[in-house]
Amino acid sequence: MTWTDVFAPAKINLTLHITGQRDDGYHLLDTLVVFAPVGDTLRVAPAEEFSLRLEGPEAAGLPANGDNLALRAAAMVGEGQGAAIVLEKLLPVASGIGGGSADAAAAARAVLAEAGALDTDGLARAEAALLALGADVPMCIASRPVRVRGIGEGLEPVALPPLPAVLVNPRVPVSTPQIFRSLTSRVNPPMPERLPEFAGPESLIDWLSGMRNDMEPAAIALEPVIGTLLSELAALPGCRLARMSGSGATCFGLFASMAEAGVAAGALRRARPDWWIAEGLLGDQQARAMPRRG
Ligand SMILES: C[C@@](CO)(OP(=O)(O)O)[C@H](O)COP(=O)(O)OP(=O)(O)OC[C@H]1O[C@@H](n2ccc(N)nc2=O)[C@H](O)[C@@H]1O
Ligand SMILES: Nc1ncnc2c1ncn2[C@@H]1O[C@H](COP(=O)(O)OP(=O)(O)O)[C@@H](O)[C@H]1O
Repeated sequence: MTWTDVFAPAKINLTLHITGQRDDGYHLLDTLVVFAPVGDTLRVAPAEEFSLRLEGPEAAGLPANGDNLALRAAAMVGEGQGAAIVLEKLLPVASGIGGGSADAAAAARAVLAEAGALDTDGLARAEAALLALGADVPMCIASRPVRVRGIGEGLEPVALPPLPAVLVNPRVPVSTPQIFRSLTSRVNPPMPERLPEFAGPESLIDWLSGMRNDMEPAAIALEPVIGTLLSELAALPGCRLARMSGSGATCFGLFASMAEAGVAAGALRRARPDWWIAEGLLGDQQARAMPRRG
């Protein structure tokens, strides 16, 4: 059997402005999204039917059947095909970094590759079809920096300098619908229409400091540990900005260099051995995310 390896990188919302609400209840977003060098990995091989095996430290409690987003995406994109999928789950579940959406997008890329349809057209069709699986799935398909508007379908690729970062999850799952429901303000200003050009990470971080994650207050009210985590991240030497990703609870700290991020991650690991902590450059993961023959 020939296996294909696919990387499903974590999605990070550098900003998340909630700008309105549609009549069907879905919220309108204006969000700047990048991808992390940490993620889940999938191995996919052609088979008579679709099947899924779960592995890895974060797999407990995830559906291994047709409710799993990886399996659902593969079946939606691969009509008439079958695939055996092995998902190694390394990202915390329900944590604001889109693990399920990243797995769905990765499974779709693998199935498209198997059908010889991993081209601009195939990817665009998958983006449109898989919005129904989750508002985060289209942005995860290309896994490169993007500004996203609408409920998740309005994608506009952007060029950003890679950002040295520490990602931290305090090991509390957060339900995305619950945070959307408990928002106190649903109409907030978008980001500026035109994004500036950024010479390097420091100018990007300065600009990000004037932007927001509008889900942060509701998430902190529901899970106060997120507020504690943001204060601890912000207090780490060299941390220029601490913010929550998505609906939480994962937060990120941004630094001017990977050397500073590495030292900060080490210090936080010693202080908080039970938290999930990862460091790396946030930005474009497209090259790593595309399927490779194993
Ligand atoms: C908040 C964000 C920001 O990137 O990320 P996460 O916290 O999930 O990582 C996303 O918009 C989440 O997208 P995703 O997790 O795919 O959400 P979905 O499964 O489509 O929706 C779950 C539920 O959240 C609400 N929802 C979702 C997206 C949106 N634009 N407006 C909403 O109101 C709806 O109640 C929906 O039923
Ligand atoms: N492959 C998958 N990985 C993670 N979650 C999944 C997957 N398939 C289905 N789910 C379900 O999707 C929900 C959201 O999970 P996730 O994508 O990790 O959230 P978030 O976008 O907040 O990081 C969870 O309740 C989980 O049970």
